[in-house]
Amino acid sequence: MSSGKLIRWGIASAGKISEDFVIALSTLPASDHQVVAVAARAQERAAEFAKKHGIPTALGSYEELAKSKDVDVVYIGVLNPQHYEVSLLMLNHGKHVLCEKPLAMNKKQVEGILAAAKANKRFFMEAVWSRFFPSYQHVRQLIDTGALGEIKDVQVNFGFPLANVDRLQKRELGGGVVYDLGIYTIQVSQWAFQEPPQKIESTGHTNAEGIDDDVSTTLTYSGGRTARMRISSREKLDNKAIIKGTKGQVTLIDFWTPNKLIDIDGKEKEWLPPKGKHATNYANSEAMRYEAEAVRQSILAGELENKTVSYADSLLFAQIEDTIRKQIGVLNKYDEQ
Ligand SMILES: NC(=O)C1=CN([C@@H]2O[C@H](COP(=O)(O)OP(=O)(O)OC[C@H]3O[C@@H](n4cnc5c(N)ncnc54)[C@H](OP(=O)(O)O)[C@@H]3O)[C@@H](O)[C@H]2O)C=CC1
Ligand SMILES: O=C1OC[C@@H](O)[C@@H](O)[C@@H]1O
Repeated sequence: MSSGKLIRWGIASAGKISEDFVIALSTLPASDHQVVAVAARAQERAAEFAKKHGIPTALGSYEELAKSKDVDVVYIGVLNPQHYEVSLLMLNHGKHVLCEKPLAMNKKQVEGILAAAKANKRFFMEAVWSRFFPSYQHVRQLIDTGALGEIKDVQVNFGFPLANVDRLQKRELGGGVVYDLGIYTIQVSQWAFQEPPQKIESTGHTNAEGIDDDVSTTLTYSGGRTARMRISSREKLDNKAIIKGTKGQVTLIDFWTPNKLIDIDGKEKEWLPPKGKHATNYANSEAMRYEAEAVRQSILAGELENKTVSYADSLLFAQIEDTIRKQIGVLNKYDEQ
């Protein structure tokens, strides 16, 4: 660590979400967060990215980033099938890690990553950024104080027309709507119920390559309480999460990136993150600043995990994803290893 409160980020991959994460960091105090290096599979791509964002070091491999003495924590924005190996690479070189969702291709890989984090005594978190929004913290409070009563039902839909996005549609790129969007609907249900589901029932459709592109799932919790979710890369859905309790309900608008909610009193409540210097590739990515700051706080406190997205959370997300994929018949080579 270079100073009392500064954390120095390294960025693994020069892709879209990596760029958005750097833009989000630029909205935080430079005395707290600095991006010191970016690495890509090709040096030129890293150099171009570094030039645009004023990053001092551009590296032509993730290995060089892992070995860098200047980096405290690595943000991993590679494609899904590479999350496992790049996480291990960084942890085994003593780096703290924030890795994009979905954490890995199955629960077994998640277990391997978390074992490496523990063995190396390094902070590790799956980048489930939604949970760090002020709106999610507000919902947490409504649930924990009993203001919503007993949570009975979650209804959540998440869909966009993403048929042309290769990383969602192609098996070798880790495609599948369960991996890409399902993680969000699962995590919001778990945010509400705070216990593992007792039953999981899914039906789904696949693309021509046999990759899931439209899936409906019901998670049943104790006492017959349910979360009903639909995810789709075929069409736009309402993208809301409605959490209903015995005393009231709350609706997260654009629930994966919710600046806004409809509160228990029926009124809208809004929190807006500041804009960065550049436009982002994905909607509202500046709000990744909330998770970035949470990572800093955890690292400064010497924590290996953050309670908002804990190791146990990531294991359960992966287990639910695995079950849904199995139920709709979308398994892959990682499931056989
Ligand atoms: N939190 C959020 O809101 C979002 C999260 N994501 C997650 O981020 C990750 C990356 O998504 P996104 O940035 O959109 O992806 P990109 O298509 O921008 O690719 C990201 C990086 O992956 C590497 N890559 C690209 N193609 C290949 C390939 N064929 N084989 C191996 N590596 C390849 C490249 O790394 P290099 O630069 O080193 O060449 C590329 O820059 C995914 O896991 C996704 O789930 C994505 C969007 C939003
Ligand atoms: O995490 C994500 O957020 C919303 C969608 O754009 C999706 O494809 C992406 O991976």
